[in-house]
Amino acid sequence: MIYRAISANTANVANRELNIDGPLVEYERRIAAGELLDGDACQLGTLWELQRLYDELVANAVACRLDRYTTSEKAGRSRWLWSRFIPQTSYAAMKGLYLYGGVGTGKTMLMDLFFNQLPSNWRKKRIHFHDFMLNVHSRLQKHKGVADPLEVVAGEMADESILLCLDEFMVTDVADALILDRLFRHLFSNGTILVATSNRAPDNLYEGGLQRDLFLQFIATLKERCVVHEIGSSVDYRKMTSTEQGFYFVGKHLSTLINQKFRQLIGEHIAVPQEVEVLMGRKLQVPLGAKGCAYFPFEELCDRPLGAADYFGLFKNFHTLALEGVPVFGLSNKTAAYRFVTLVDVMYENRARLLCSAEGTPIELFDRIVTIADAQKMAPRTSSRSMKSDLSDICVDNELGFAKDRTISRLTEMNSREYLQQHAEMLAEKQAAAIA
Ligand SMILES: Nc1ncnc2c1ncn2[C@@H]1O[C@H](COP(=O)(O)OP(=O)(O)OP(=O)(O)O)[C@@H](O)[C@H]1O
Repeated sequence: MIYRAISANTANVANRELNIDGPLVEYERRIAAGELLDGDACQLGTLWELQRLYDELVANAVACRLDRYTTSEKAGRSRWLWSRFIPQTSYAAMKGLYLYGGVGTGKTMLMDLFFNQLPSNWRKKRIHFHDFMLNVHSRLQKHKGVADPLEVVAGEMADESILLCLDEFMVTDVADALILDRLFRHLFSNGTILVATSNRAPDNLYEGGLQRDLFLQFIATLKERCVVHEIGSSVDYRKMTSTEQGFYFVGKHLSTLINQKFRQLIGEHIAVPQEVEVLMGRKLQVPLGAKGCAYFPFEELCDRPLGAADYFGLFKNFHTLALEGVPVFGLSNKTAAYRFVTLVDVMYENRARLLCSAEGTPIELFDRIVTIADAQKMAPRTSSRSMKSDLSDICVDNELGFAKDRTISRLTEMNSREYLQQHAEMLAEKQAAAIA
């Protein structure tokens, strides 16, 4: 495999010696061990970008302060203050990597493989984008009243990690859109090296969003500070690895069935209403919970003003969600669709288990959510009277229209034997850590 990769990248090889460590070799090892399928050429092309960055980071670890803390940081002095006395010119040289492309093509898997190959004692962090933004807002709250809180927040974050790996970069919120440019300018000037995965090319981020003109500077900054690489594959590895397991039930009025399945999961335990703490002291009411399993009717979790913070809080306390009555989405319940997409992202990130009843298969749930381009293709058909009634609830929304592919792909994987095995392993690891 590596030889295949080498021949496809002879120019790279001619320019540098092949590092025997790093993501390429680990990828090869996992294929040989049967842990991964022999990936397509697009995965290899992406691996080469990650290997290039890996080599560069290893060679420049000291200059970038990746492998150690400065004396000021060890002593707990403010890096913001200290940075005024340390020349920072070397930081600007190293570019990060922005990987984008279709769902299930392996972006997260490859980024994680890269991240895990770097020494564990380095100043590195891997975090989901939702979690990252929640963290930023929570820190901003803490520094309210300071002249430039974003500068302080960026300084704190850069103290903790120089290499920042962000999974699922997406911007749907105007509040996030308006602070990203200043936040990342401060982070980059503090030496942060960004690696990100996304379904969207930089130029398509926050497309159609409110006050998007103010966001354009961030896109320029991102392109300046990251090599932008499209994975370019159309292989959805989730479809290749999934064997269905029976945690997703299609139909209306399935509350008795979901209730029964929930009771089976909690065994002899008694489910009672619970309250969990989420970010910034907020509380979330769980209608029924026991043995790490929570039970929610869809409306109570996705048709109320809840968001990523509440969902992260929920899955800190519960590993399984029984969700009853996921509807087909359209214009009339577009906000609930956005929340459901976020819920699935947070669950997937936490390897949580989903038992649910829904009005349709994952694809059917999102049939009426379309991008502007999809809508234009459909337009001529709407002249037919019979089609008009079918399309009355069509929701044209670019952000949701792209995000739905990820959600469909993830819902399918979350009902697979492989995913449920990972869920069980995650639980076993947590239990072992709690005992130790
Ligand atoms: N070469 C491979 N062999 C086996 N499984 C793979 C391979 N590449 C990816 N996968 C698996 O396919 C699933 C999807 O991969 P991953 O989450 O990395 O895709 P993604 O591009 O980040 O998707 P999304 O855009 O939806 O977040 C994961 O379970 C991953 O482990």
